[in-house]
This record gives sequence, structure tokens and C-alpha cells, in this order.
Amino acid sequence: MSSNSGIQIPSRLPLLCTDDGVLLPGSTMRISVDTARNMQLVKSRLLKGTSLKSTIIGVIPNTRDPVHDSDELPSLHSIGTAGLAVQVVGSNWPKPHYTLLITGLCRFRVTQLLRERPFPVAEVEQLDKLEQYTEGDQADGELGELSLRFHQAAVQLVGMLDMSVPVVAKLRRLLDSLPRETLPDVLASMIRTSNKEKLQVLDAVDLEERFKKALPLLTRQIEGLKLLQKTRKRRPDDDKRVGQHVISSSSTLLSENVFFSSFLHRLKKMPQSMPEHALTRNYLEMMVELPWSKSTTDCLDIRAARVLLDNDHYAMEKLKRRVLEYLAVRQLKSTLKGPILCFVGPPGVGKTSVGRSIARTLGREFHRIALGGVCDHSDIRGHRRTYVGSMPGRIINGLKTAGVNNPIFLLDEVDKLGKSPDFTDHYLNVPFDLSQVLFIATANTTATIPPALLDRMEVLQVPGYTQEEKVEIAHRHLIPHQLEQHGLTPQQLQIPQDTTKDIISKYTREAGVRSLERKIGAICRAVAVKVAEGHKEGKASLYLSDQNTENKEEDSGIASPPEMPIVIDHIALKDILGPPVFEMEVSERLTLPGVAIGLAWTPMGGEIMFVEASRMEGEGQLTLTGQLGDVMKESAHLAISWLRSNAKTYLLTNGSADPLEGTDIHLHFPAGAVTKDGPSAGVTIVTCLASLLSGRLVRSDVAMTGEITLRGLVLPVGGIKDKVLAAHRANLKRVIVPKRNEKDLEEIPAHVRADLDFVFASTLDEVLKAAFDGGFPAAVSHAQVVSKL
Ligand SMILES: Nc1ncnc2c1ncn2[C@@H]1O[C@H](COP(=O)(O)OP(=O)(O)OP(=O)(O)O)[C@@H](O)[C@H]1O
Repeated sequence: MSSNSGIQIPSRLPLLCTDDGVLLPGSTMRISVDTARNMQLVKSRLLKGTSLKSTIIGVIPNTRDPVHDSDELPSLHSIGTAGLAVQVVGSNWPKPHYTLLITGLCRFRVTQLLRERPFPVAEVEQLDKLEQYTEGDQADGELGELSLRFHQAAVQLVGMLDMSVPVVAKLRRLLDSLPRETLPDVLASMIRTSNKEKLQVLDAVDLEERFKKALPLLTRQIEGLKLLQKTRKRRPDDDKRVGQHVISSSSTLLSENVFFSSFLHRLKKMPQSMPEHALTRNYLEMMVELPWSKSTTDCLDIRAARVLLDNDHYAMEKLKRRVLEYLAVRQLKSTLKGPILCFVGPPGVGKTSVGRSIARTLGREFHRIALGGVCDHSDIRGHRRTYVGSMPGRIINGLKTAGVNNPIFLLDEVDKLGKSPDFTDHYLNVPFDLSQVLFIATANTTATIPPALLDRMEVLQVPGYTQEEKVEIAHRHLIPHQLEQHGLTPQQLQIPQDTTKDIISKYTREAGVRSLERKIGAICRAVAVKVAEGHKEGKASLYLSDQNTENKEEDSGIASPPEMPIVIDHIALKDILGPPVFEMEVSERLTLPGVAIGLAWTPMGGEIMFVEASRMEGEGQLTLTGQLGDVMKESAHLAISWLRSNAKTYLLTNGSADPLEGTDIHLHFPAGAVTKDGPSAGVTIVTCLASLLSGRLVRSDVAMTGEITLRGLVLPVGGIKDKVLAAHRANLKRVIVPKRNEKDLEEIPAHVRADLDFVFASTLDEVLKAAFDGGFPAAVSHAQVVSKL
């Protein structure tokens, strides 16, 4: 029965012979292609063709044993399914082949084989009317009764599955929306059936016969399920597993079918180009899989939340307090649209893990969206659907992964975004209600967050940790966590606090605790090996005298258990982690005039920064190296100008009116790979140059920060807490900070403050006095001044 109206498939179709499955109309199947004929078909029809027609091919099941190497065309089955190739993926591994994603459209019969090479092409007769799927009118008589019974059985089957599995719920909705005559094909390809049984359904050209062939398959599945449910002990997850078992590979197929009718409808009207079809198909699939109305229920108990946050995180009091306030407000007024919280701080200080805890306290799904490296809006908002290879954006993909419409999204590294994102998805092109989603953002710095986005967020600073805080975090969280990860117990491995301090100061240099956690992991691995090997000796010797212990074991023939607990002392630490990576280098570098230590703030936390200067004969030129930004270069020029104009006061003239006369100065900021900018190095540059010009050494235990003016004033700068912590980490004793930053010291833990001698400077004169032993200028014997003025 050839169709007179609606969509007609071409009367000549290239034939793809499949060995591994039967494609039925209304289902989607992946077909692997590697025989010469099929490969040829893909190459010359699917990859070269541009019209819609060229993407429709005939898929014929191979009913005989495949004879791959033979040049003979296998005997072809006379009935096949016309399919639309929606995706072609090629690969050369393990051998050249293509994988096709094909959606079945309708049955056809081969009336005449026109040619066999390079791939078979046949004259075909279309058997199913395509538009019958869209009409959906109910049949009467035996057919009507059969279709009713079939529908009831299908409903019964779905009723036995767990409705909370999204794919099952989808299937349930489908059963009512799909025309009944499509059900035999759709269900036969979803439930467990052999290829032979599918073939019988395919061969049932007559609709009534098709219902008759497919109904027993459905009934068998129902009986099988009943048996399975009876014999299994009823555990809570059972139904779910059964559900997944039955419809395991059918999710693509389901979504395919929901919109199958409208899909075909659009197919009729669409420009005849293959990419458009593939795109529409992917789009529909995405639309169906999105959690439009599925959500979790918030279960917020502020007291429990506080306990959980405290249990998960040491210190970070300010942040935890703000998070609790935020949650409390949400609890009181759930409709309130709070700000987007943005945690800003160096890597490894627990920003992500606080986000995770918030999700746990609320009982929400958590999904992290990495924005680092996103340079294009389309990454977040998706591509317009009309582009070939277009994809939905990360937000929409995240929703699909989370499976609910109210997850917590952690927008990681919003500072690495080029521009301000807008969250309407281009690909979806219909608004998805994101009002239920709770967004939390993280960033290393606010400086590069797009202003429009920063405006909508409440920034919460998460500063780096002091050495003491790190020791606590290590002993309360990181060590127990790593022990558990490596299957060890505190009775097997102990890391004393002194060892932890050594790890922190000699093997890591970071504001957070990420490397620290990694080093602890390395220790656990080393110990786990020893425990598993069943060594006899514990402590340091465990790592040093492997050969002896092995010999002893060989002698006795039995591996004896290690002496517990294995305690990691300094020697064992060195054995496992190697020689210390960071030795204190500060004093060594300050043995010549023209070196001073500044304090820099970077997105990674605070750092000490050396500034070096040297002079040579020349014409008063200033050379700057070390990847400096414009602001930093300006600071250098300001510093030179101020020193020139105050040379007399500080006895720097060295015999001429201008200390730079006949002299070139080279100012270098080591660690050239890192771009440095900002005004806060001003005081350090002045000190470094004053040292160079005076020939006096800067105190080796002093670090400083502050912006300067031409008139020698010291202006306040940012990042004081991180900078002071860096100075403390480097074991420096005196820190010179701008007077107007004095208030910022409140944030610094008392024990750190107690270790340091702070000098609050409002003029450069005060800076220089504090930076040099005995003040500046002091009676310097070699700086005999002969003023020409
Ligand atoms: N205050 C803390 N208490 C307990 N554990 C912490 C604390 N801070 C960090 N950690 C632990 O340190 C590890 C790194 O933290 P996390 O990944 O959350 O850092 P992050 O700030 O998000 O880093 P990034 O910005 O690089 O993603 C985690 O295992 C986390 O649990």
C-alpha cells in the first residue's frame, strides 16, 4: 500500500545491511558499519550528500550468517525500515569504521535490486503511511480491541516500574500521547526481545498482525517482571533496578517518540538539508530530557546546618556566619530572591566544599559548572540551534545532569569568564525557569569578574590560612579523610603535628591546603604499601631499611605485620616526599645592596616578592624587567623621581647633583613568568633603589607594601591579610604597611600579629627608617658627600 499523501520516502533507496539488530519504525538505533559495501554507502551518500533525501537510507536486516570477507551480497531480507541518518561518527580504531545513529521512519519492501556495487540500491515500495502517526484516530473492530489491549498491557508494564525514574515517567506520558498504532513497533524495540522476534514484528506489514505479534512479547515481559519481583527480596531499590533493566537503553528512543509525530510534521516543511534534521532531532531530545517540573524539597534546619558546616570546615567563621544568615532568610521567606553568593579567595581554601555543604544542608542536588576557559557566550548559553554541531549551554546541560529544576549550581571561576553571561539559552530558545536554581559562584579575584555579574553578587572573601590553621585543618579533616581514602586507620598511621608543620613549610607554598592534602595523600600511599606488604618495622626505619626487612622476612618465610602505628617523623617524611622543596632563601638573597622584599597579592594568595636593582655606566636610563604592568612601571618612575629630588636629604648624590648622572639603572622583579601590576610595590622599589644608591643593605627580615606619591606619601593598598600571612609564612619579622591600613590588621589572627613587628608608615621617610638597620640616612662612612650645589 503505497502512500498517496504525506511524506513519501524516495522510490530508490541505498541499502545498509545490518548484522546486529533490527531497526523498527519509531525507534532509534546505533549501527556500527565496517563492511566494504556499507562503508562505501556512508562515504558516498551520507557524507557527501547534502539533501534530506540523501540522508534517508534503507536498513535491511541480514538474515543469514554474515560472511564478511565474501564479495557476495548476502541474501537480503525483503522488508526493511527506511531510516533517517541523524549522526555519523567515524573512527580508525581498532579498524576503520563508522557508527551511525538512525531513526526508523517506515517499512518498505524491496521490489527490485537495481545494483549491487559499490553498495546495493533497490527500487522500493513504501509500506507504512507516515502521516498515520499524526492522525491518531481510534480504529474499530478487532483492530480497535487489539490496540486497546495492547495499550492496557503497556500501561500495566509501566505501572510495575518505579515512576521516580525519569525515563519511566516519560514512558508513562508517552503511552497516552502516542498514536496507538505506533505502540507495537515502539515497545517491541524497547522491551527485551530477540532479533528474531523483532524481525517478526518488522515483517508484520498488516497492523492487526503486528499487534498480534507484539502483544505476547509484552505479556511475557510483564510475567517476567512479576516473577522477578516475587523472587527477589524486596529491597527499596529493587523496583528501580528492574525499571532500569527493562528500559535500559531506551532513553534516546523514548524522547524520540514523544515528539515523533511533530518531528515528522516538521520534517515535511523543513528545507531539505540534512544538518537541519539532525539538529531538530537533538533539540527535541534535549527538550524532553530537561527536568521542567521535577524538583527536590528543601529540608532546612538551621541548627543542623550550623553543625554540618562546623563539622565540615575548620575556621572560616565569617563565611560560615554569612552562609547561615543566608540560609535562615531563605527558610523564613522561601520566595525571597537572595543575592548570588560569590566566594572569592585563593585556590584550595574550601570554596567549592562550602558550596557542597550548603547543598547537603538543603538536601539539594549539587552541580559544579566550570567556567574557566569559557571565552565564548555560546559555551554557557548554547549555540543557536541552526549551527551545525550546535549544543545547548552548560547551564542547560547541568540541569539535564542534575535531573531536577532546583539544584545548587556552583559557577566555578567566574573571574575567568571573558564577558558577562546571560542565562537565556540560545539553543533552547524557550525560557527555562531558573528561579528555583540556587547559584553560588567562586572566583580567585573580583578584579576580572564581569562588572554586570559582580553587580548581582554578594562577595564573600575567603582568605588564605595561617600555618596554625592549616595544621588544624590537616588534623581535623585532611588526614582523617586521606586515611579513609587509602583504607588506613589512625591505629596504623600517625602524623605528629611537628611533621605536619614541616610539610606545610618545607613542601608547600600556598594560601590554601590543596598541596598539603596531596602530600598527606602521598604519605598514606607509601604507608598503605608497607601495611599491605606486612612489614615488621615501623617508624623511620620502615622506609630506610627495606632490604634488611625483606631479607628477614625471607628467612622466616612469613610476612609479619608492621609495628603499629607507623609514625611519620622527619626522617620518614624526607624518605617519602624527598628533600624539602622550599628552604628559606630570604636572608641569602639580601646579601647585596639593591634588594628589598615586597608583598604582593595574587589570586593564589599573598606572596613575598623580591625587587632587585643594579646600576651601570650610562645616561640615566631606567630599564624595567619581569613582566610588569603599566601601573607598576609608573610606580618605578615615581620612585626614581622621588629619590632624585630627595637625593640630598638622604645623602645619595654620590658626588653629583643627580644620583643617576652617568648611571643606568636596571630594576628587576624576579619570577618573570608571572605578570605583576598594581601600585603597591611603590615603597619596595624606593627602598630597593635607596639601598642601591646608598650601598647599604636592607634588613633581611623586613617586608613591605604601599603605594607612593611623588611627594613621598604612603597610600593604603589592598590584600593586607593575605600579604601579612605570606610574610609570616616566610618567617619575616617586620612588616611595613601604610598607616591607613592599620585597621585591616584586625582580620589577622592574634598569634600571627604577635609574631610580627608592624610599622605603620604614612611617609617614605618612615619606610626607609624602618627598612634599614639604624635608620636612613645614618652616618655612612663611605658615602662622603661632595655637593656641587
Ligand atoms: N576550612 C577547611 N576545613 C576543612 N577542610 C577544608 C577547609 N578548607 C579547605 N578544605 C579542604 O581542602 C580541599 C580543597 O578545597 P576546595 O576544593 O573546596 O577548594 P577551592 O577553594 O574550591 O579551590 P578551587 O578554587 O581551586 O576550586 C578540600 O578537600 C576541602 O575539603
